[in-house]
Amino acid sequence: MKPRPCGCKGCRTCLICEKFYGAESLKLSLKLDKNKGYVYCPFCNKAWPGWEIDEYKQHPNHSGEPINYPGIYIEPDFITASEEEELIKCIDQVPWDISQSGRRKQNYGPKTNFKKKKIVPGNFEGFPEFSKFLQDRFKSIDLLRDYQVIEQCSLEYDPSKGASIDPHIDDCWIWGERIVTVNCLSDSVLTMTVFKGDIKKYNLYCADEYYPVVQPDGSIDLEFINKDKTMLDSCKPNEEIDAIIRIPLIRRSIIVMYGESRYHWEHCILREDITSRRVCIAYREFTPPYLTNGAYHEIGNEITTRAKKFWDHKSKYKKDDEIIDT
Ligand SMILES: O=C(O)CCC(=O)C(=O)O
Ligand SMILES: [Fe+2]
Repeated sequence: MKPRPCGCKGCRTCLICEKFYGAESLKLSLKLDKNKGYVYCPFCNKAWPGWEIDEYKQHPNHSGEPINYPGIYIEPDFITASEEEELIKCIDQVPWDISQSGRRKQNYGPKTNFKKKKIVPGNFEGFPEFSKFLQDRFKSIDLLRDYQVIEQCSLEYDPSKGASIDPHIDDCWIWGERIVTVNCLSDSVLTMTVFKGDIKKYNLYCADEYYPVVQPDGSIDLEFINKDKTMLDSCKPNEEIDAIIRIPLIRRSIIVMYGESRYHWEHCILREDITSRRVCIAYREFTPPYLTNGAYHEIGNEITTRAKKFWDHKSKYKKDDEIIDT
């Protein structure tokens, strides 16, 4: 199916194109068995049987037999209500780009081609100043030691568009182990399903060519002293699991996905889990080959230098506003 004016391509759909183009039949309706559900509790870091996300609020009075689910870090009150309000005000002063599955986005980062594994700086000149406090605050989280943001992307999910994100793993050729997200405006759920597909998909095989950043004890090794097992191998699920893990994306919280959850599970956001407008800011770092001493450190360094810059969105988007206003 051709790209549609709503922004959807291929098998991706939103409420708009489903109504207008009758694309509903194309939608691989995500048939998930809710009986396989486990709700991740950010307070005890265990996943408890259930589907409804509010179940984590029962902590410490959970019921059933919990399972461990490695590779998730959640800090509930990462930003305050007033910081959130100011942040969203500024984000909405920047034009949104239409994206897929009913989402809109604002992307800051180098130009990447995951298929050809090509990266160029393009017009990337860093990030809006109003979002700098978030990156500065990463320094308060041990798991984010030496985290250099390379890509920052604001994503908007609007329930009236039936917004969602299909199951996927973030690219493993260019994006590093720690995927960071700051959640704003409403609570939602990240639904995790185990990935048993081809390692060519998502460039997962690349993660068999570098080493883990996050160590078993949670410490950070960016000198890659531990070459015991490759990234992909070091975090394989050890049992035959048949579970769907539901992770709370709490308003104003920060979540870090790494290790097993990052490399061996697909993540998605179901349409039914977007109940009011949600905006998140997603962050990505480079894979080891693009860091100091890596095989591609030259292009890596050039892009990293640009990623240390911040600019004023008001002067950058002034012209657009003036045109609209006159
Ligand atoms: O909205 C989210 O929290 C997830 C977004 C995501 O998975 C992505 O941008 O790759
Ligand atoms: Fe993702």
